[in-house]
Amino acid sequence: MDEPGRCARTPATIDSMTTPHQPLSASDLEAATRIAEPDFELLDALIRTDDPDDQAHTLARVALSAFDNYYAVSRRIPALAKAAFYARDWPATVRLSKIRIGLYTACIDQLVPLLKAGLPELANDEKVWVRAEAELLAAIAGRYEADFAFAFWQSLRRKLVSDEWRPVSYDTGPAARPPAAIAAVVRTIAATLPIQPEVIRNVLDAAGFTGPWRDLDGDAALAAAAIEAALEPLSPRAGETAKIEIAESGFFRNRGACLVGRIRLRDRGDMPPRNIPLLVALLNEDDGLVVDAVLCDSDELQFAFSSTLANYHATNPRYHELARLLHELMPKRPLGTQYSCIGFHHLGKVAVMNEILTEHRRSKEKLATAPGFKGTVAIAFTMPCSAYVLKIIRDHPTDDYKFDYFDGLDAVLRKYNLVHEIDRAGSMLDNIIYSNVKLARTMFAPDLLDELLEAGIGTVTLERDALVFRHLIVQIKLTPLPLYLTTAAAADARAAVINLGDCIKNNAAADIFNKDLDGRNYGVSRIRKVYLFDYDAVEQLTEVKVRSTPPMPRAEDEDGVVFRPAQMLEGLRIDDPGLRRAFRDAHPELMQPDYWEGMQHALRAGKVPKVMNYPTSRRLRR
Ligand SMILES: Nc1ncnc2c1ncn2[C@@H]1O[C@H](COP(=O)(O)OP(=O)(O)OP(=O)(O)O)[C@@H](O)[C@H]1O
Repeated sequence: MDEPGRCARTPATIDSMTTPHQPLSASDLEAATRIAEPDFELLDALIRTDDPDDQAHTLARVALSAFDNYYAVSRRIPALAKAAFYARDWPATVRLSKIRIGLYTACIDQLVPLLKAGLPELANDEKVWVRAEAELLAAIAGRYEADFAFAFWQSLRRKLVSDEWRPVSYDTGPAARPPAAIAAVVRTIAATLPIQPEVIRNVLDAAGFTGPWRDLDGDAALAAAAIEAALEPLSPRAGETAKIEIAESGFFRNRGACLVGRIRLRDRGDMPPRNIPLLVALLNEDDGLVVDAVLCDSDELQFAFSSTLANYHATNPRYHELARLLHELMPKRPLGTQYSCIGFHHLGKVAVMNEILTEHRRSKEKLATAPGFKGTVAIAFTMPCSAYVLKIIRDHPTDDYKFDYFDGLDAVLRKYNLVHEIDRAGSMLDNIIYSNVKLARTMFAPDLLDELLEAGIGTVTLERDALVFRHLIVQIKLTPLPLYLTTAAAADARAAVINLGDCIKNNAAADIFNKDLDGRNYGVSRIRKVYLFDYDAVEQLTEVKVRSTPPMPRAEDEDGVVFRPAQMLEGLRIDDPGLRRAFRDAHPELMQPDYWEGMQHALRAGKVPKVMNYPTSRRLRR
């Protein structure tokens, strides 16, 4: 049996990376994350050969070599994020998140123009692609990241035919992997209840967090006490054995790092097996590492791991097992989005599409217009069982559109994309944007099918027995705020309205201002948090003209976006006077120009207000 507090597996740190404590210069960072150039010799050979077999073989090699270049850099980033955490190099951590998110597309964009220029006929040469795909599959067979390489291959092909109505599937196809076994990424540490500070020190040590610490003994004692309190509802008994399962991965983001796992208590005769999730949040302050918080509640973990924040960089490369573990710890959030929150956005995209197709196959439900107000710019649809909402942007808004001028479909898509690429400050839903997606016609309810085909939408066409969408946005499904307010208990409705103000403030901190103040652009999640989900009216806050009311000129006489904070409450269109009052009492500053101008000054000065990603009450020292 394992000795209490000792690792049950061969002791080893999370990864063997050394941790330089010096900040990286911007040029070193760029150099470390630069993708190698495509293999020009191979490209040349591909362009010159006339032999179909040779062409297929070389095409597969060209694509795989580009994927390898991408993958090498993407794997380097978590190690760099870890180094930046130790060096307290916060600009580098923010920069790394941005680099990571653009890397996949950048790598594909490097290759596509070269293929288009050198072999313009390639995109339409079905036979070569079929043969090359077989070559590629043979070359990647047995590799852990085979599904990722295959997804890259499909993205490359999708980009090559992007000017045509030619869908390329978003699935892992023949490179699909067997279900992930979580045990492969988990370290088990045996303990006896109550969990002692020594065990916490072993957990941190085994994870490779070796200090220097500000007060390791103090932190370990406080963390052990927090865990003891969290275990209380499970009726623990002194002397009872427990297992701490910790992912063998550091998770790094912005100024923080964390360890994630769970504590298991065995069947005790009078009690069934029990477990609680565990997240140990660390900061690196100027006087050393600190355990800042311990979270033991699934909803709180979900809040900390929100896909509305920049993603974590996980040092363990086994993304399937990590995503599965996170899903077990946070089951209210669908599996697909767990990939995105550890930086595997494209795989997340593939997983989400698979989930939607599976939901449909299992439930036999049809996609129908999403509950709530009908959009004037978007058409949103979902299945009752689905965790997701699908949206397309109309070519032209409906007659009810609120603004005088519509920037056009491309401008709206750019806004959805912008929100996908920024740190969404914990309060904006992420957007997964697909292109040229084909969905079986039978998936759609007749009314929706008619609307999609008859509303003069140029980006949807019927191709035999399927609809092809030029673009398709997928978001997590929320309860639209107006619906929530009509059905929620009074206390929940009040909490949602107060949370709406927090959401508006977080968005402002991310330089995002939704000029359509209407509360119907927001939704409430399963963990009762409010998020913005409609982005056609978002502007950069720093570009907005904040005015008091009066004086003149009138808003309509000024160019650009003019915002009068005094009109905020009216703009939200919350009917219930009690809820309006709750909003005003909780957030009086939102109705004041000073608040907005102050935020604009801070943003222009490059100061980014801190976003809290766990409740203050979970901090070990408040
Ligand atoms: N993520 C989501 N979760 C739940 N429902 C959603 C989601 N996104 C959209 N909806 C539903 O679809 C409707 C239309 O979506 P959306 O607000 O994006 O469209 P829009 O045309 O941009 O709206 P508007 O006319 O306010 O500009 C919403 O009112 C809401 O009822």
